[in-house]
Amino acid sequence: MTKHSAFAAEDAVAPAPAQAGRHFSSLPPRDCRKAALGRMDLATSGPLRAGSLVDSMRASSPRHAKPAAADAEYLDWIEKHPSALEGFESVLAAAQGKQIVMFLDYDGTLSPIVQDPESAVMTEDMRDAVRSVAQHFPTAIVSGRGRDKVFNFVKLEELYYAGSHGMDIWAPKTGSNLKANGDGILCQPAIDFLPVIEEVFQTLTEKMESIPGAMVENNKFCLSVHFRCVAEEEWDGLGEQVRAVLEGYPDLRLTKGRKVLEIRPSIKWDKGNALEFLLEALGFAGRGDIFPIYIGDDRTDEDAFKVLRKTGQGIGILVTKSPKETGGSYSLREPDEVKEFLRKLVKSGVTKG
Ligand SMILES: O=P(O)(O)OC[C@H]1O[C@H](O[C@H]2O[C@H](CO)[C@@H](O)[C@H](O)[C@H]2O)[C@H](O)[C@@H](O)[C@@H]1O
Repeated sequence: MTKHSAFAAEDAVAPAPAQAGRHFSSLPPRDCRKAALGRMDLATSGPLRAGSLVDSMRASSPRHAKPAAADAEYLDWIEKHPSALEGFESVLAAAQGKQIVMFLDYDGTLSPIVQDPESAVMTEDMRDAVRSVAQHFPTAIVSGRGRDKVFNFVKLEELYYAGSHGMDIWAPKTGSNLKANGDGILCQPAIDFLPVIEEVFQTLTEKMESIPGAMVENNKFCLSVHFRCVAEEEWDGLGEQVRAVLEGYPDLRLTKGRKVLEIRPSIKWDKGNALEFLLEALGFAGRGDIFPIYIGDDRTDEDAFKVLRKTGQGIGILVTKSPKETGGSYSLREPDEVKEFLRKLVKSGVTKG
């Protein structure tokens, strides 16, 4: 087993160049809207409660490496969430004779975390690895980013894309026989929220101008308020401003990611629903010979891990350098390890027997 003498800072960033944009248009929503009206389950990416916002922002943003003494904690954790590379043979054994379906988060999974969200490009090597995986198994990108933006980073037409935390699902034009509309859209359960999201984007952008380093990202069906580049003494004020704006919008909820506050519609739809939706759309629902693999690094990916646990299908793999509470059953330390895992999977020749 690899020895990790100290936990690296989870939110250390790497520099990266910027990318240009590309756009898809949206059409009327489909059946997933009905499903999204169900009761919200707040266990994982649920809303932040009053008073807890700044604590929550700090907790999700550890800046310092833990001391070497924390190794015991790590060893205990890694025993429960083994490396998917070191435990590769067990993964293969579990997948044997089953149809693998691959789900990949983007930021922190396929690209390293960087200061500027616009610069979070993935390497050509990683693109090759994802391309190869998609030649063998149905593969979807599931991201908090707007779908057009994440597509523009990944640039692979043959994948399924679920942007806006799964609220915008798209099928490839070739290699898929799914019934999408003319633009490839399969599901947009939050389409009614578009005007309100746009309105809140404008308001928050204005408000955040007074906070150096703050940035609001429009992810179409949801928004991200980034505080990675904001001085910590300003976090309280930033959180309060965001909360004050949201008081006027009871149909929106606030969740958090890695140095980011996420604003999204209060509908029962998350990355877990997107995973279930795609499995069903692909005709895999209820089948015992399906092996979904979901790889992600963020709290929002826990919703997908939870679905896999609940259905007893496949595995969730958490990308992290430090122990975290997770529903994932395996772990990988960083995007480079994700790439290695994808390559190994392709090389292993595992296919449905
Ligand atoms: O679901 P994901 O694909 O993981 O997207 C989640 C959020 O990722 C991005 O923010 C994160 O990555 C940035 C670039 O490395 C980093 O600067 C930021 O601090 C992280 O939170 C993205 O910008 C957000 O819109 C996504 O919601």
